[in-house]
Amino acid sequence: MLALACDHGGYELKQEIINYLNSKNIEFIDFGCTSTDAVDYPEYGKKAAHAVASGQCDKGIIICGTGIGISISANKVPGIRCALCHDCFSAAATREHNDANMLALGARVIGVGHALKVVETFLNTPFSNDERHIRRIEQIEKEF
Ligand SMILES: O=C(CO)[C@H](O)[C@H](O)[C@H](O)COP(=O)(O)O
Repeated sequence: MLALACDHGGYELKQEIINYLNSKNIEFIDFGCTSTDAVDYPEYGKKAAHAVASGQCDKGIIICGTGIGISISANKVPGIRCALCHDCFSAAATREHNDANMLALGARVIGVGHALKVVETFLNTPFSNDERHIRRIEQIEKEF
């Protein structure tokens, strides 16, 4: 189960992602927002992040204008590793190396066709399970 969320800047791209997910029979929960009316991205990013952190959803995709504000918000939730990616190389690397559990996109930065390729790459790339990556992910959660 996938968690989706956006602010007003990401609403239209989220609808395109919903069409893509439906075409692939991928289940999702949409945590809003529900229109292009202005809202505040932290509420929506954190709602999706809590759904992932609690185990209600396996992964999340969140969208704002740049992807920056909503990813910063999601990464405040313990257990979340949200990666802002606007290319397929980064989307694959963050799954393989960081086991990222959320993807952030900036709808004002990237076109729809490219964004859907990034989504596809993120969803279809497994974590490497490599020892060095596991060690580093454990260090992300630790206080130094
Ligand atoms: O958080 C952001 C900037 O990093 C997002 O792009 C927001 O969508 C943006 O700030 C919203 O801006 P607006 O002027 O209120 O539409």
